[in-house]
Amino acid sequence: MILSKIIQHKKQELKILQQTLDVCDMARQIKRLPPTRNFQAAIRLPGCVSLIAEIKQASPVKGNLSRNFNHLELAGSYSRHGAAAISILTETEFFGGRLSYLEEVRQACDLPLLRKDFIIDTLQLYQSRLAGADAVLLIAAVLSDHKLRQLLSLAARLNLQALVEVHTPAELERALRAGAAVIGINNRCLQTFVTDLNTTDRLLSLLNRPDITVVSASGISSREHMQFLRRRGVHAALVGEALVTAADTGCKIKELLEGGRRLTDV
Ligand SMILES: O=P(O)(O)OC[C@@H](O)[C@@H](O)c1c[nH]c2ccccc12
Repeated sequence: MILSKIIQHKKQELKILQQTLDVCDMARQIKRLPPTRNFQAAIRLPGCVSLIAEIKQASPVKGNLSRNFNHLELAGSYSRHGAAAISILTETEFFGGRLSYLEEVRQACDLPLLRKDFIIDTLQLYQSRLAGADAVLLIAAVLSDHKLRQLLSLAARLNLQALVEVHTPAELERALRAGAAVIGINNRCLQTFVTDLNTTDRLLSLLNRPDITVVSASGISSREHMQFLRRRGVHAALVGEALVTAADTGCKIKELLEGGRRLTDV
């Protein structure tokens, strides 16, 4: 199974990090950083589906997604064309990401940045904050209740917001119980990598909480998909592949944002 392979690899990486990083020193450095940007406020705008545009070089199933991938060019194009926030994959082995992509985009761009990785340890939260993240992804499927609560509470102390990703009703319930404020419904099953937009529909019908900010993620690639999400009241769409593989990124963003706006329904 891909997910368990990824987590196994992450645990190995983490062992090395634990030997090389000093949490006390990191905490001291974090105190001197400027405040983070408000990711949740940026993606929750009335009457439209916001776009969280992802910088993603590869996927475990499809391999490299783009031949002339350039994270800084993508970030520039995303912000020029109206993305509300940027998601940056930092996982290297399976997604071709790098932590340095996050650091470099932070220097070049003012939008809120989400670190997309497989976060399973508090050390990665310190690391995320230092690298310039405003928010981090926490995947309910790979975290125990205890771990999820622990990571949520440290994230809050570090002024990082958390996007808690769920794929099943049980994970949704766990995320809510742990106190998640921003829920990401992943349309892709991380065990099989099959994508189905109806996952968002199914889980939304169980989520009767106007206070929660809802993001739909994966497999979103067209105006029609965005219209579907808009009608269901989703706040934001997280899009990777459709943007990094588009012949013209700006055009694709325009199409998606138009679909997410109320006007296009008539
Ligand atoms: O490229 P897509 O189909 O637009 O999907 C983006 C994003 O949702 C996907 O990259 C993702 C969702 N959850 C994750 C967890 C880890 C790594 C990646 C992901």
